[in-house]
Amino acid sequence: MLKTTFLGIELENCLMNASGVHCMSVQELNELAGSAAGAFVTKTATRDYRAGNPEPRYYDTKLGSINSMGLPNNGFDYYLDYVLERQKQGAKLQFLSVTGMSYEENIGLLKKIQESDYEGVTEFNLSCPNVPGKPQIAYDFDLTEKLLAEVFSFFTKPLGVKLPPYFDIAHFDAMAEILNKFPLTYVNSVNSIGNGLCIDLDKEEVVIKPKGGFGGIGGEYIKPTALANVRAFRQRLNKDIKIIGTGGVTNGRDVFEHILCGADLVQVGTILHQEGVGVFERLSAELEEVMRGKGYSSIEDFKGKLKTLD
Ligand SMILES: O=C(O)c1[nH]c(=O)[nH]c(=O)c1I
Repeated sequence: MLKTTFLGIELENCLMNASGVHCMSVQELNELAGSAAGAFVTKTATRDYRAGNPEPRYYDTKLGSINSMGLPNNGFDYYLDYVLERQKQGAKLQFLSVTGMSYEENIGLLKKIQESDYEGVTEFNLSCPNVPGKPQIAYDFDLTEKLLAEVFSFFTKPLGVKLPPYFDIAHFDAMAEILNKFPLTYVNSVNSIGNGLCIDLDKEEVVIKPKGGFGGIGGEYIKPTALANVRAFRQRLNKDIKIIGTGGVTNGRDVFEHILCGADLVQVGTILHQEGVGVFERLSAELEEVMRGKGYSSIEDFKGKLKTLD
């Protein structure tokens, strides 16, 4: 009932982790690969190993989470080796997330992927909010267009972009106009809502150390924003650009809502961090229950069919 296809590859379901959650190490990645998740994506990799920001840098709250990890990762080669090894063992669909610490590093990383034997999907993260001094690429429209134009002058493998949330219709319009110029496989909306602030009232202090306590917000807080971004891009993007919906999912009904807005796949971050990989069984069962209650037998029956009050 939940079976779906992505790039012509059949998946058990449309669920997967959000990059950054439960995907830093080979062990975590193997746990994802062995879970009920339909697919998985690796932690965003930079060229070199990064320790990331000082701890505490992640904190769970009643309605979600705040993080300022600072792009900690084992370096690009660690993740490329992992997906190449699994590809040799027959893995059909894999997502490798990357971002560079500079324009040149971005180009260099994608050139390495293009020249490698990797046949899977690349998720180009344009929206990390937590590297001090590094503004999010996808909030700079000209830079985004320049970068994608150069990337697609040589990159011929499947590529998706991970976007930050936008909050203005004019920004949806401007970003969609840029994205529609390129042969993207998908757009993943949204990354955490950047630079929020959570407070421990008893101590009268912030809850994470980096950036004076400022960090990306995830969880229930961001579902309305995530749904709006999925819907806005689905309405604006060429139909051959798929949409991955990320943000605010805690149960099967939330997954249903993302699909109703047009998501082809749905990623979970905060709830996966809080519940572990068993969350994929729970979300699958809950999504099936919602679908059965509505008489749907496939996600294609309702994907993108959110009605307006006309
Ligand atoms: O701080 C991080 O590592 C991080 N944290 C996020 O919330 N989103 C991102 O894309 C990244 I690269």
